[in-house]
Amino acid sequence: MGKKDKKTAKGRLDKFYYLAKEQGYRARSAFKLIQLNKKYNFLEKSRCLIDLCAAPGGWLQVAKKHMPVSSLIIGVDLVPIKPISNIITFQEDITTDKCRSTIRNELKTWKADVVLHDGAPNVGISWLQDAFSQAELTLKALKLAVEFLNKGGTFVTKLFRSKDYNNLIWVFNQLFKKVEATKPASSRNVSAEIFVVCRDFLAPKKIDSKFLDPRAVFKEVEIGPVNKPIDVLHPEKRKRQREGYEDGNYTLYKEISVLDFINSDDPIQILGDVLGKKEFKNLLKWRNIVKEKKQDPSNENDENSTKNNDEKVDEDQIIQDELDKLTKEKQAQLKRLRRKANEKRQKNVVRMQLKMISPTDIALESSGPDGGDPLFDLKQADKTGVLRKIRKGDMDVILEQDIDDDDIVIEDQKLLKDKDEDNEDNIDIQFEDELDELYEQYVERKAERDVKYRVRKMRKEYEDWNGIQKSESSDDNDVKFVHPQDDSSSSDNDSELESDSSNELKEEPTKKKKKLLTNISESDDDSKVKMAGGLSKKAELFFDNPLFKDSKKIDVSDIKDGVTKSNGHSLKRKADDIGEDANDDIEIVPRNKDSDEEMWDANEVDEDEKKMMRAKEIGLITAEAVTLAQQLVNRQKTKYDLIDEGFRRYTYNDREGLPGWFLDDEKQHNKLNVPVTKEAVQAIRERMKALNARPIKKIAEAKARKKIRVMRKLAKLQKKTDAIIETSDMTEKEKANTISKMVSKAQNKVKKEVKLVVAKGSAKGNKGRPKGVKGRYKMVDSRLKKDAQALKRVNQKVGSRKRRRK
Ligand SMILES: C[S@@+](CC[C@H](N)C(=O)[O-])C[C@H]1O[C@@H](n2cnc3c(N)ncnc32)[C@H](O)[C@@H]1O
Repeated sequence: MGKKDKKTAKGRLDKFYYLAKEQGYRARSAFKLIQLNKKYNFLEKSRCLIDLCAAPGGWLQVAKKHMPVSSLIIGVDLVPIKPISNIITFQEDITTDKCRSTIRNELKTWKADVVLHDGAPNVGISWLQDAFSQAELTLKALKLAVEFLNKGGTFVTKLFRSKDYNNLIWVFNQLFKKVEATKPASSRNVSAEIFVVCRDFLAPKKIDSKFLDPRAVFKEVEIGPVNKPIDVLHPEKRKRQREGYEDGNYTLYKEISVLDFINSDDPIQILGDVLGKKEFKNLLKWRNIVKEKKQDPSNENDENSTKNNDEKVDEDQIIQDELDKLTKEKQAQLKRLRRKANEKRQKNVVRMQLKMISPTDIALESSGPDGGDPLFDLKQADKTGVLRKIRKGDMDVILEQDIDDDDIVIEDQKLLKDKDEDNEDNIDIQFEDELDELYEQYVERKAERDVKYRVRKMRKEYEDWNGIQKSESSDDNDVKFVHPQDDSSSSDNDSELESDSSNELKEEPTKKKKKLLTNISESDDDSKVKMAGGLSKKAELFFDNPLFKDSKKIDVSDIKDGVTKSNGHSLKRKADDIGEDANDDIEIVPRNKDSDEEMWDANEVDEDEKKMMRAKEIGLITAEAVTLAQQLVNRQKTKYDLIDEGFRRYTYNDREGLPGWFLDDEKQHNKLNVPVTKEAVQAIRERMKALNARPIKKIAEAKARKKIRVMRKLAKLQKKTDAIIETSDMTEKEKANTISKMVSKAQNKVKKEVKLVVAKGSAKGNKGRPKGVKGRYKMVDSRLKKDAQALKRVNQKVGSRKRRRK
């Protein structure tokens, strides 16, 4: 298997892989033991543990973490285990005597409280072979467990579901009081592994050697179920990859002669062996047809011949009755399961509404009692596309999913489904409705919390509204503005239009297409403007304003928009129609574009992103932010907690229309008190200190350096001047001149010399510092250097001539 394949196969890098990495476990399997221990609590009360097949050491790490300090933990594996402090590990095959004696030596007088076994033999030859080796290895582990366990001790082992499974469970039951098989959530669904936790070791004085002898234990498998009648309708269908084909039979096609069937003592067994689901159904259908024909009077003649077959029919009848009984039982069981699942879901919804749990908790918590898949996992369903299919009404996916996910579910569910489709449909529709309802509730709740979502929704509504306006304006015929005393034809048109519009509204209520026409005569009477097109109450209240009181018939869409120009046909035309009086009554308020934009500020949506970018650029700058970040990282809080906490009395502080002085006051005193931790404050302080200290330190250092330089210079000067003063060779005047010269020279800044470096050959294009050049330098070409030297020479000559003339 290529590297790439391996990574993606079985979704290897799942959440437990990353969790293991994050929490420092050597293997994701560590979570299996964590989950088993969470359920059965055996590690905390143990003082001595043996882990058989322990490499790379994930289970050992978990054991060390959960067992009391200074417990004795021993790990053994075929491959070396990287040392873990305070844990004894060694490399050995657990099936050997050497391993046994090594464990004995390590334990000395102790006995183990827990023996773990997560062994997986080198798999890959064939599934059946693998499963058998695994079962055999388990038996060997059990042998060691029996030898080293204390009375009342616990043995945890991994098993594959195979035909040997039941035999092993039987053996466990002989040696332990409680035996439970479970599949932790971290165990992949695609894996056939299952974990058996055997508690309360009975420690019998004498153990029948057959219990631990693979030949004796696994031999019984073949003898066991032979006499058990096969449930033909619900055959225990095995998944191909899990258990492989039956021994010696590698095809799906089976044939048996009618004679064999007739002569057989156990016809049901034969049917179960030979027939598949489809064939069995066909056979039953055929039987029904034959039966109907038999009841048909036209076939009375055949009665005699049928009588001869009475015996056979009786037998069929028995089978049919039995099948019906089984079907009913199964159906009832299925219903019970669904009811339970529904009840659980309802409970979760209530708990979620009470904020007792978050959706994540439900997803984690609703892992079945055996640690199986969550029963109601919208996220998962959404990811896999199942939810989409369910929404479309395809309930098959639920059953398919169940069958796929739950390894223990046998495929007869599908057969049941085929047979009782009508009953199933009812249940499915109910189930679908419930799912829809739950999902809507979920979306609704999510939407309520999500401010961004609301802003987007409102914006969309606003755009929809604008869209309608535009489409109406583009269609001149849609806009009518009519005087009450209009001629009959026009009023006819009106009524036609109104009825049209109402029809349209009835037909397309969701399109919100509004022919917002108002009968002014009505408004005259009632002093009210009535809106067609189902305006919201808010809008109705708005249009109840006396402003619209005396208007005759008003196109509300135009009023809302305040449009004078864009709907060229609208107000001017309406004014003409209504006449001067009506025109006077309408005050046209131009639309304030800015205010609209302010209301639906698109940037508002990106505000969070901006903050995120800022946080990324300069880090978290408030103690509150650092506290939250720490809590998130330490898992003291979840994302959902933060969202929940966002809903408080400060959430919807509407500032609109409040006086300025009040807002100022609020700004100063009405502040949300977000709790901060000491550590967060400390972290922020440290950062500020570091920020402050950086430039100051540099400057201080530079200043200090300068000061030292000056002091040195002064000290030198002092020495020189002292020497000059003490000399007797100079006059007082000469001494003073020399000292003042020295001081002025010391004060003059020393010009740093810039060295000219001639770029030659390969160095011409070289931009870096040339070799062997220290201090300031300037790259020049040879010409420039020669010119500079020539200039220097000329200056020197001129200078010397002048001096001579003087
Ligand atoms: C799934 S790993 C165990 C993982 C372990 N529980 C952990 O958490 O790190 C299975 C181990 O069984 C070991 N194994 C298989 N057959 C064995 C044998 N006969 N004796 C000892 N170890 C064996 C393999 O070497 C392998 O390391």
